Amino acid sequence: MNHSFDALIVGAGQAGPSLAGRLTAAGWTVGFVERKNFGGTCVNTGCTPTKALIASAKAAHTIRQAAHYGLGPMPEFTVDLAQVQARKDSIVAASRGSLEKWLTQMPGCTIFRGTARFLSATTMQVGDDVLEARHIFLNVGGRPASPPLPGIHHVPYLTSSTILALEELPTHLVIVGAGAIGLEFAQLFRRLGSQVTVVERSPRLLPHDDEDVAAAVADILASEGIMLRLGAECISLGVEEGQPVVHVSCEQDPTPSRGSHLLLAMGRQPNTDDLDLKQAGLQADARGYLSVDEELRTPVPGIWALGDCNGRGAYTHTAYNDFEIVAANLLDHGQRRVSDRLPVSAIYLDPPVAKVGLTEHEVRAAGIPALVGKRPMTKVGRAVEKGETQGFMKVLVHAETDQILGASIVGVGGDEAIHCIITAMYAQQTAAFMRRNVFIHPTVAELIPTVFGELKPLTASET
Ligand SMILES: Cc1cc2nc3c(=O)[nH]c(=O)nc-3n(C[C@H](O)[C@H](O)[C@H](O)COP(=O)(O)OP(=O)(O)OC[C@H]3O[C@@H](n4cnc5c(N)ncnc54)[C@H](O)[C@@H]3O)c2cc1C
Ligand SMILES: NC(=O)c1ccc[n+]([C@@H]2O[C@H](COP(=O)([O-])OP(=O)(O)OC[C@H]3O[C@@H](n4cnc5c(N)ncnc54)[C@H](O)[C@@H]3O)[C@@H](O)[C@H]2O)c1
Repeated sequence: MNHSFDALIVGAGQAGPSLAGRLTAAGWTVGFVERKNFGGTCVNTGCTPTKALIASAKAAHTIRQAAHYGLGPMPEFTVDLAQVQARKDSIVAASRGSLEKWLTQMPGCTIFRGTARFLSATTMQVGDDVLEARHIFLNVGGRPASPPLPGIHHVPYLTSSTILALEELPTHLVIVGAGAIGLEFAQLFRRLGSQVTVVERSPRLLPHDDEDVAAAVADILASEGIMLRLGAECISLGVEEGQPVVHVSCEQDPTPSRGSHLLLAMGRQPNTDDLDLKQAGLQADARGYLSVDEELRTPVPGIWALGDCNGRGAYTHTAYNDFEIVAANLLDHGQRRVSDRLPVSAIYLDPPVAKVGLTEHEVRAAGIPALVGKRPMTKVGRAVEKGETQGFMKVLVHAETDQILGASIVGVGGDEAIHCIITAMYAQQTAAFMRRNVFIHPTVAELIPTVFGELKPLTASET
């Protein structure tokens, strides 16, 4: 059957649904295509389920710390992974359900369930339906990458999606990849009671963060008994006695890592390969991303790409901001651009790892004259009172203009506290401005003005 709309939106991830809301409110008719779960990755297999599991893991960890808080011997408790997963599933279902209800009841929006493929630059096929529109918005997201590791096709392995259905705790979880996904799962399964080994090709974990951040995180994870095998070259996979094995054959210590379960957490790939892009005159880059301009337009007029599939961000907040940019420019005569946004992120370890703007490594590489302020969490009163003193805060400031260049916080409450620096950076403020702020006592954030008062020139090597 043929249908015609003002706009087609493909993918109910973090940009598509809100865009449908704005377009229909402005009187546009919208055809909306989703092939799987409303809410996409973040709601179903990403942020929401992992942060729900991390909350259970934190509770288990806190119980084990009872004596540290003067609470006598550790209470007996067991971890029932099926119950932990059920709690997570109910949180996910509520979020997905309310989004689905909103979209399916949205006046002016017609839902199609299935995979959309281009027939031309203005038409897409979904099952037996042909949908036509002058505006097409792709919000197709991504999925776990399956890198061509030797042996991958002969070994049962988990991904960040399939691990969310485990009902029995792995006795020993081996994780390949020490990025955000690998490390969040490493700590949460360790805290739930699994042995955990992380195998990473790069000589350190979190390659996008500074050396001192990676070192602090390595210490935190090692202190909880997580085994880290860094600089692991020549990774290949196998099965011995029915259990997965990760071989690191070029290592000085080539002992394989054996476990009961294997999680591959080695990045994600965009869902652009089954869109029949060439029918629309589009082509993805070598890694599958759709190139876009500052307003998220692809090179083909009338087609936009939002969220993870454009390679301009890999977070929920970047996907949502893509929606805001497109909606503002189309409907509000806005002039918003992708490059207006600051790079911000948090990895939900405990303590979290939050960052904004440039890292120290990037400041040095760019040759920017800079000052650095750094304070260990052992000197942050709130952290001491909570008994959570791992990590540090670090800020970077332009030595000549006093403008804030960036900040990293590895520490309790860091994912929230960093927002005062994010806001100051959006306001293009200076270190002098930050020093005049009076924050609430006792908070982690209250020490941020102090750190901006302890600036020193960058020394020859990283702090
Ligand atoms: C384990 C994990 C934890 C994460 N934690 C965080 C976090 O804490 N904070 C954070 O900011 N980010 C986090 N992320 C990243 C975040 O989930 C993504 O950046 C975000 O979901 C991207 O949203 P999106 O809108 O681009 O696409 P998605 O949310 O991936 O949505 C794309 C949708 O398009 C649909 N689709 C694809 N192709 C087609 C087609 N041809 N036809 C019809 N439908 C199609 C898919 O079914 C999907 O529903 C995490 C990711 C993972 C995997
Ligand atoms: N808290 C958050 O915001 C959050 C949490 C989870 C995921 N995410 C998003 O999901 C995306 C994907 O996360 P990820 O952790 O899978 O990817 P990543 O790119 O962050 O990390 C992948 C890791 O795997 C390693 N690796 C890659 N190929 C390898 C190989 N062949 N052999 C050995 N090691 C290899 C890399 O060195 C890297 O350390 C991230 O970009 C992030 O944006 C965000």
